[in-house]
Amino acid sequence: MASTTARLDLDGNTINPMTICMIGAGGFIGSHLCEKLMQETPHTVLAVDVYNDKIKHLLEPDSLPWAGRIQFHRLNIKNDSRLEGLIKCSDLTINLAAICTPADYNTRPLDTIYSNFIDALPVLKYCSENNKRLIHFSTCEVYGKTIGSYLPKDSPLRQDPAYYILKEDVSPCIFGSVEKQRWSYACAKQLIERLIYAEGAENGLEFTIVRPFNWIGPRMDFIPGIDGPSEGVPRVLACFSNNLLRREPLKLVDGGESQRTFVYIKDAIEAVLLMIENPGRASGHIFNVGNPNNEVTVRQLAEMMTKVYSKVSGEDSIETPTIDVSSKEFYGEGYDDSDKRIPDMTIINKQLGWNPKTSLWDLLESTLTYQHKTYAEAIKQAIAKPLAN
Ligand SMILES: NC(=O)c1ccc[n+]([C@@H]2O[C@H](COP(=O)([O-])OP(=O)(O)OC[C@H]3O[C@@H](n4cnc5c(N)ncnc54)[C@H](O)[C@@H]3O)[C@@H](O)[C@H]2O)c1
Ligand SMILES: O=c1ccn([C@@H]2O[C@H](COP(=O)(O)OP(=O)(O)O[C@H]3OC[C@](O)(CO)[C@H]3O)[C@@H](O)[C@H]2O)c(=O)[nH]1
Repeated sequence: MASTTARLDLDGNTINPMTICMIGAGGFIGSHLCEKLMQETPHTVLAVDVYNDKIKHLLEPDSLPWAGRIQFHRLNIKNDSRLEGLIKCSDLTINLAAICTPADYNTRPLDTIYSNFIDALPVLKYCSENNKRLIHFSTCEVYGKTIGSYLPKDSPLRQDPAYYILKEDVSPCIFGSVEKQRWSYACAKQLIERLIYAEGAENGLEFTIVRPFNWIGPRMDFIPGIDGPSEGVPRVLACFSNNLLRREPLKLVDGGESQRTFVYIKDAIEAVLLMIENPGRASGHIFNVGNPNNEVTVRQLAEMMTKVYSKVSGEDSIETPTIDVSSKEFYGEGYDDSDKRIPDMTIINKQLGWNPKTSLWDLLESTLTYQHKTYAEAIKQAIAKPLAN
């Protein structure tokens, strides 16, 4: 429950309760942010989304300690005139709404570009016109590929951090050709970042841009055939969880050689709360939010998840735990990939003093415990059903 003692910001000033219009509040990050704001702060959330399944536990029953501080508004920001009113009556808008699953970028590029660029335009306009603060969720994917990936495989420069560490104010954005529609998302996110930055520079918009680096944890995406479409392809955590739950080999795209750094959602949410409550330190900045210490190849991630799942479920792993698939087979034409993503943490450290805490093993242990508890029984029943029929 929110404490009754005054909350202080990083400079020792009292934090006054605020009203936050959170767009995309019903998604993975939104659900954790709503939970944090309800449990630990006195702020009010106007939660906007087309779905609310992931925040149902915060909305009902009326006897919850934070009842009255969270209101759900079911609306599609593409075409709903209520949006401006909600932004106007809030102190801060946080925009999380997006299509952000790689399987969509090359197969639904129009929806992807509309969702990540066009649909964000009214949010930006209303914030700018009404002098409202905006925290906008972009992505680490705006960096695209590393400079090092264009060097010869045996070049010693590939080992030099200058060629792969991703810095907000220095690194270029390197995308593949237009035919590689994978980059439709990154490109749309980059353009909305540039527009927000320009609104700040020319019209004084108070903004913060967040670039999440693979935040993972409970409630991420869906398990195909259980709480999402059977043919749907979620992000890697849910793909691998689904394979483990069904006792199928984990599919390694193009050999699983790409590298990622994974951060625990609960660590990352701490960073967002610091941004919310320290506007003087967060405004005008673009922040990488990730865990540079949790780097693995996708193959290593698959191996670690297999071990952790075996531990938390008490089941032995299957004989062939992984199989290789081509990206064309898995994602279709036009897929491409980021080779390596290590965030530079200088800016977020200096401005907000934030550091991630949770190791990859520990975050997988708590996340896979959740996946097992939430889905194992439903998967068992789904597998048994066709046999019973
Ligand atoms: N999770 C990560 O690691 C990660 C990494 C990089 C960037 N991001 C960015 O963070 C944001 C949130 O990501 P997430 O992982 O929570 O994704 P998510 O898909 O779980 O959440 C997005 C939410 O936005 C809602 N939404 C989409 N379009 C909408 C519309 N037109 N009107 C109303 N609601 C709409 C969806 O229903 C969904 O609940 C996205 O902008 C994403 O690009 C996330
Ligand atoms: O079954 C699978 C699924 C995926 N892969 C490979 O894993 C890598 C990571 O994939 P994923 O988490 O789905 O997505 P990305 O990291 O590539 O992109 C996301 O990063 C941030 C965000 O902006 C929002 O979350 C999004 O774009 C990748 O190499 C896949 O090919 C696999 O091998 N097997």
